[in-house]
Amino acid sequence: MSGQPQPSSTLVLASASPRRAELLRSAGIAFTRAPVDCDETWFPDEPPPRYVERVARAKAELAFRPGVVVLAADTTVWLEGQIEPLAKAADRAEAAAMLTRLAGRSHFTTTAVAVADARGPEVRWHPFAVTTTVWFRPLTPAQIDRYLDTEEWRDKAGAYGIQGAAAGLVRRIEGSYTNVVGLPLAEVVELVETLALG
Ligand SMILES: Cc1cn([C@H]2C[C@H](O)[C@@H](COP(=O)(O)OP(=O)(O)OP(=O)(O)O)O2)c(=O)[nH]c1=O
Repeated sequence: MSGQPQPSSTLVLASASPRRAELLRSAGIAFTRAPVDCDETWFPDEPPPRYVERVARAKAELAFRPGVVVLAADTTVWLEGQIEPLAKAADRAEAAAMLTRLAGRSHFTTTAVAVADARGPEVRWHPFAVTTTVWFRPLTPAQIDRYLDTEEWRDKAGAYGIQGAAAGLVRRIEGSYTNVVGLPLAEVVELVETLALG
């Protein structure tokens, strides 16, 4: 790896998330990975869509270097009329509280994507965000406890992973499924095609 220049068309995924890498791979897109450690602190009064857009851009900036196209994303879960997003739960009690709030109603899952094209003399930014509406079925404390036992709530926005056991908690969704998992694939592939990347 070291000493070998990357081809100018290389897409760099600025993410440690195995889900995002898996989604990109499944679409047949060639990329290298540059995990970034980004401060994801939410600013009070910051609307969730603006919050994820800011964090996605900050992640892209951390992996940024001339000659490549960097892609970063940030996902959050939020409830209509409540400004504070449901980020990753710090512990099981917090995860239980989040799932209690999500049970029996709809919420939004927004992923912001920031793409920085640094192949030319000027950096071109291509930011966008996609929101999916997700409906959870009503859940008793015992059902929430059973889900928490799977440990799949860890490291995921809203304390659930729709791609795993939480599929059984979701009554329906409106919008992109891959967006909930962490990357709105159709929109990303579209942009990658526009930028003439692999
Ligand atoms: C709602 C939901 C979130 N998630 C995941 C997607 C994201 O990886 C994570 C939200 O945290 P993010 O901060 O968006 O991403 P990350 O920390 O996992 O990875 P990185 O910053 O390195 O790119 O939650 C699921 O996997 N399934 C779901 O159903």
